[in-house]
Amino acid sequence: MGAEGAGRPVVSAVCAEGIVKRYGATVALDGAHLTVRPGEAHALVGRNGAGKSTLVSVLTGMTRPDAGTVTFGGEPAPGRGDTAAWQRKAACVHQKSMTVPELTVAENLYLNRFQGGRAIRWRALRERARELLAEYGVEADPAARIKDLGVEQRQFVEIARALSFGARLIILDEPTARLDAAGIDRLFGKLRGLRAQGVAFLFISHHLQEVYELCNTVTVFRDARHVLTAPVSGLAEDDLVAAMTGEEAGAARRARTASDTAAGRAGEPVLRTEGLTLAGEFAPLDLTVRAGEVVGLAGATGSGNAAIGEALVGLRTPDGGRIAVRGRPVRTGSVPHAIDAGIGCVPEDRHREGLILGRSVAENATLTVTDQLGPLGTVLPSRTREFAARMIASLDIKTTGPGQPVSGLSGGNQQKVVIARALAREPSVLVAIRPTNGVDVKSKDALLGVVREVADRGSGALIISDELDDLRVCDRVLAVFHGRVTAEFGSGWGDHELVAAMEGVASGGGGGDGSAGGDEGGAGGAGQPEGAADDGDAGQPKGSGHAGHAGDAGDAGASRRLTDGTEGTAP
Ligand SMILES: Nc1ncnc2c1ncn2[C@@H]1O[C@H](COP(=O)(O)OP(=O)(O)OP(=O)(O)O)[C@@H](O)[C@H]1O
Repeated sequence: MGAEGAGRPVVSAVCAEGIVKRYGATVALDGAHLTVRPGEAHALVGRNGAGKSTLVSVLTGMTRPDAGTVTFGGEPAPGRGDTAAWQRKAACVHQKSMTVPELTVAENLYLNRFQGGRAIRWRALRERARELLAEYGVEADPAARIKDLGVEQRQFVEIARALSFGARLIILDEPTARLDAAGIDRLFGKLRGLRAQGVAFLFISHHLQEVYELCNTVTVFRDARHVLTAPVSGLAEDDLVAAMTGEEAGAARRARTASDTAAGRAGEPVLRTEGLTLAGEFAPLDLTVRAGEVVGLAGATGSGNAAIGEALVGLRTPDGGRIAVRGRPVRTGSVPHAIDAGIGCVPEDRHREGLILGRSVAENATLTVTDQLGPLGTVLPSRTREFAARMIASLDIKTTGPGQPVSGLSGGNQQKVVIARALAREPSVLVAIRPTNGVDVKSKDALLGVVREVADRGSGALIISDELDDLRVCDRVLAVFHGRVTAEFGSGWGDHELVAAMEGVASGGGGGDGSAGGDEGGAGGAGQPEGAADDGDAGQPKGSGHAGHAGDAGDAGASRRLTDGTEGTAP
């Protein structure tokens, strides 16, 4: 269907109108509409559960709407189940790879395109793959296995694959979540180049700063409905957030900072590590988190901060050192022991380590406290529901109720269930690895507020993240670079100095008095851990994030420049 341009109809890359989709009692899309024009970078934003992913699955032919129409370039969408035809129209690059990790780049590019009955000529296939990658300016070895590629290259391969089918609409679902600042720059650069060739992008992100950086148009969905489409330039961020939340501009976000809190009233140590180390990931670490304190471990991809968190919660087994909670030693390398010792665990990968998708919200939220839900090892459903209802309210989880299977929740709401579960046991210390990943702007504040409350009630919290907004809630932030704590900041740090420390270009310490914990450090100059290469590849923990997000655009821009100019410069 054509959208009206100046005097003559402009054919859209995609036009969805009157889309309705129900899941039982849940209305995921309620008459929603969206038009993306050729060459446009169009952002789709909205709170968790607003209907964004549902629209994506409608636009890619994965879900059939109950009502409404979709057209591509004015032509009706392909029929149900005609996968090949849908592939020629639109493709979605998800956070989770849709490629086959064990196969090579060339095999993935030509997956499902082999002619039946004919032997595959591998050399010719690799050659065709090489040409295809070159056509789209993607630098990847056709013979490399996908599992050996970084996130960035893998995304480029997926984009090249989609374009080679003929698709001229690429949907990117949180594409920057696992990229560092330099990777984001390269991705955005590539997208700009493709836009100039008429490729349209639909960009889904909870990072509004990226929307401003990359997109020219933004559409907001709220509660399954379209509420706004506007040019990005000239739309104030407050107004954009107001459209997402339905609240007045300026009312929706109240940035939480450590100064709101009981900073400076830190009490006894609740978590202590001595010489904790994992070869190739992080050097021996002495860390103290005290009661009432929220400590941040800031670091970019491959810095080792996520690996430290995973060692603390038992997901990885350190090579040496000790962990103690409230003075009592914790057996390392075991999640159950960590939980029993009082460590609340919010892992990074909620699907692999967090949730049982087929079980209800209530069951998932109470997995760690079943012993408290009834007498003599029994679990009283009423108590489980009651507990879950409290969590649903305090974390603002959008669900039909405690009995809803977690598989039916949107991504951001699933993340909140993981956090609910970690809090259920009232841990002595909460260790949260990138806790706001995929969570919308308003829920982020609520969620970080809950973390703050945990500390204010006398526990401790460790937030492991590269998101500046996550770190603002901390009383102290330790910057991790190449597996070592290289700088410490008290509350009141500037975005630029923290980003610089995460990027390894400043020894930092600005604003940090070091008094609250006092004894952190990279083990007296233990140096770079074995295997931590300068290019950050070796020993890189599986997916961490990107430095420099969520600050103001100026600072984030600064972080990118720093990345470009200072590769591997250890302080
Ligand atoms: N398979 C399903 N079964 C039941 N309900 C579903 C299903 N898929 C989505 N929903 C519901 O539809 C609504 C919209 O979900 P959707 O995943 O589209 O939201 P979203 O905007 O992508 O959220 P997020 O930002 O958290 O990813 C939510 O209330 C969700 O619980």
